[in-house]
Order: sequence, then structure tokens, then C-alpha cells
Amino acid sequence: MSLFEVEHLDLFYGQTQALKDVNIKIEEQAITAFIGPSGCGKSTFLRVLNRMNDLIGNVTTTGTVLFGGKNLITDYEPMELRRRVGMVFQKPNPFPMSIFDNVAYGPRLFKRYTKSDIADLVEDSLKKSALWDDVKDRLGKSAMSLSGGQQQRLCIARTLATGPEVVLMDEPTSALDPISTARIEDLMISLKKQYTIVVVTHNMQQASRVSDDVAFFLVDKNRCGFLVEYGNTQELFLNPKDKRTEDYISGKFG
Ligand SMILES: Nc1ncnc2c1ncn2[C@@H]1O[C@H](COP(=O)(O)OP(=O)(O)OP(=O)(O)O)[C@@H](O)[C@H]1O
Repeated sequence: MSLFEVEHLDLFYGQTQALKDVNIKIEEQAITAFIGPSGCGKSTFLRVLNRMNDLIGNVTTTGTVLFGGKNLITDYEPMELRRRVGMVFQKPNPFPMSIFDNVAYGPRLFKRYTKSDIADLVEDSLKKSALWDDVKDRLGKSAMSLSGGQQQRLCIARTLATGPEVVLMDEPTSALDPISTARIEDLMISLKKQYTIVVVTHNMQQASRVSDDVAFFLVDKNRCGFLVEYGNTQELFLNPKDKRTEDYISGKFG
């Protein structure tokens, strides 16, 4: 089932158009990867999906984005939308507090949990993000004492603790070594049983390893991004319909 349905989306930063006529359906409990050269609007489009662009200011959109069949702009309150559509960034950004408090941060904001509920939620989120065994004996230690890969898994745990349906990931492994990258990729595959994941990546191997569907963006001569091709990952990589997709995935440009 499609969780997001995007029709004729145009996006402008001030007067400058950054995305034009994006039409895409993003499937539930699947991993969708956005690929394409630098500046083609992948991160901008990712931020459309939880209205993070609202926080930038001066961003306007036209067209429709449905989330769960309802209009993302008119039918959702932004904070509640961002709880349901969580986000993990390129550079791990734990808060300067303990491992426990990082994960408990979101649930505590909602104030409807007891202390023991919070402890259970922290444990569950750390288990889901494959970090529990690494940190269960040092939950009170600073999150800054973790390695980069562990910090990124902590950020994933922090996102999961608020009970999202979707996790948006903006180049989540680009600051990590190959072993930490492989762990995050394994984690993404295990998380899709329960969550819908949308990931921006520059790494073609990563897109082909983890994603079910892939969307390829390009930028036109006015530096405006557009969607070239979208579909099942295997089909798109093995049998691209558009010559530009073929050139990009075979490394001829970008
Ligand atoms: N806050 C902003 N204000 C104005 N323009 C912006 C802003 N953020 C991005 N842009 C512009 O929008 C276009 C798309 O940028 P975006 O970061 O979405 O591309 P991207 O495909 O994710 O690039 P990369 O792969 O390098 O991260 C670029 O031309 C960029 O300069």
C-alpha cells in the first residue's frame, strides 16, 4: 500500500524553483532510496515528507502530498506529523546528555508515560536499533562517549522511541566506516518489517543492497530538480527505462 502519494509537487526556495512536477508513491513497510547527483533536490524532497522545510522558512510548495490518504499540509499538525515521520541525519547528532536521556527525550516530551514505561521504551528502542548489547551497562554515560556508528544507531533509537511509522534517513552512513555502514544497512532491513524507510544515498551499492524501490533525480539547466525514473530497485538497476538513469548508475556522470 502507498503511504505517501505525491502529485505534481513543485517546490521553491524564495523565487528559485528547486523541484518540479514530482509524482511518486512511496510504499509502506518498504525501503525507498533517493539517488541522484549533488544538488538535484533529494534532501529537499525528503524534508517535504515531514514538513521539515517549514522550519527553513521561505519555502513554498504547490501540488499535493498525501500521507495515509490525508493531506500532509492541511490535515496534520506539524509536531505530530514529525513524531509519526521521524528523521535521522547525515552526521550523528546525539544530544550532550546520557545515552538513556537521549532515547527518553522524545517520550518525555509527550508526558504520558510513567518512569517504568520510559525505561521499557528506552530498552525496546535500543534493542530495535541493535545498540542495547553495546550500551546496557553504561546507560548513564554520555552519548558523546560512543563511536560514530554507535551514535548513529543511538539517533535511530531516539527516533524510534517516539513511535514513528516512517523513518527518513538523509545519507545516514556517509560519515561512517564500512563496518558501521554495514550494521546500519542490516538495521534498516530489519526495521522495515515495522517501519517505512526513505533514505537519501550517494552510494549506488547501498541503494541496490537495501532498497525495494528507488527514485532517481536529476537537475535541469536552471538547477531545478526533477524525478527521472522511479520503480522497483532490481528492475531499475538491471533494466533502466531512461538512458539518463542508465548513464548515472553505470557511473558515466554524476
Ligand atoms: N535552505 C535552502 N535555501 C535555499 N536553497 C536551498 C536550501 N537548501 C537547499 N537549497 C538548494 O536546493 C537545491 C537542492 O538541494 P538539496 O540539498 O536538496 O540537494 P541534494 O540532491 O540533497 O544534494 P546533495 O546530494 O549534495 O546533498 C540546491 O540547488 C540547493 O542549493
